[in-house]
Amino acid sequence: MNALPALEILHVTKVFGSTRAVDDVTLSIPAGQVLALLGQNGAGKTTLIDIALGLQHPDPAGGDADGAAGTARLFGMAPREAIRRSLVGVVHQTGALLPDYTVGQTLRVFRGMHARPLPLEQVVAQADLADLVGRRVGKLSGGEQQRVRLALALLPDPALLILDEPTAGMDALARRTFWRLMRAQADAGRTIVFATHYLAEAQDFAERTVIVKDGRILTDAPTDDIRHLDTSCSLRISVDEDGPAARGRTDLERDLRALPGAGDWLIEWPPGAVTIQGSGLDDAARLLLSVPGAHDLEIVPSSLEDVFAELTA
Ligand SMILES: Nc1ncnc2c1ncn2[C@@H]1O[C@H](COP(=O)(O)OP(=O)(O)OP(=O)(O)O)[C@@H](O)[C@H]1O
Repeated sequence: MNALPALEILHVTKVFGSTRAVDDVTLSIPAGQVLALLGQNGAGKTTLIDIALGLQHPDPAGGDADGAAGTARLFGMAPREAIRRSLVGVVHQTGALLPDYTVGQTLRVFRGMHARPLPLEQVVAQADLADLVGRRVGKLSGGEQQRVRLALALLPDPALLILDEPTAGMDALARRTFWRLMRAQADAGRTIVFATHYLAEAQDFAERTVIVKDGRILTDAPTDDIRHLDTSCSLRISVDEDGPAARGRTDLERDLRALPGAGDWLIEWPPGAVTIQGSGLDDAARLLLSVPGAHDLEIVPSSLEDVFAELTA
């Protein structure tokens, strides 16, 4: 079974009125991978997840009723079949919990719906709910309720966990707790696919990040490659308009261009300054500071937010 992708989406499109929520997306996720679907609100993450789960159906190709619709497969099966076989656990952002039930009652009710559920104590431990078993679900914090949803998703002992913005609305501590629990699930070998609009969550947790915008995949790369972009900086140094740095601009630019890595830099000369964008700018900073008439050096690292904004601009 492991040779088959845990999740495979082929040429899936979903249009709502004039909105192309998902636009010809193809994505294959091998078993055991931890993947973040990263995108801003409305990017199409939930629609994509709903299609992967068989909760929505892809449109026929070209909007033509006879055109072949794209397909979604989980472990090579139709989504509903994979769910029926307890291969998939899902954590939605919000949704059906029974507020008057205690955590223990909730888990017992849902446990009864699965053919071969995990022991109750095991999911209680995996979702860190031991202190909350007797508490009414409606009285729990948002972060605690998400841990109940996680426990419910773990009950069938699924090979694949799909989470749609699982930490939305949680404070930093609750978020940290949640991802600590998820780390254990990843280490146990489960395939994990989660939607998020927090870059840090993708960065900290996912080995692969798929950035979605306007229903399309903008980037699909190992998270380390996306993180690598983060090492780029922007450097700005003021130069006196009539000073030697400005007058010797041609020589200075030639010297800058001769530095290692300069081939990838964007060097500009706005009035009264030199700016450089790129990575490995230490040598450039040293060179510029040695030029008479150049002063007030600023180096601003681009954050992942900047990288994301750049990629989705
Ligand atoms: N049932 C629907 N009817 C009409 N439009 C819809 C429907 N579902 C989604 N959309 C639209 O499709 C687009 C993608 O929505 P989707 O919920 O998939 O995005 P998302 O990335 O999950 O966003 P969020 O982070 O806000 O949950 C949005 O423009 C949304 O308004």
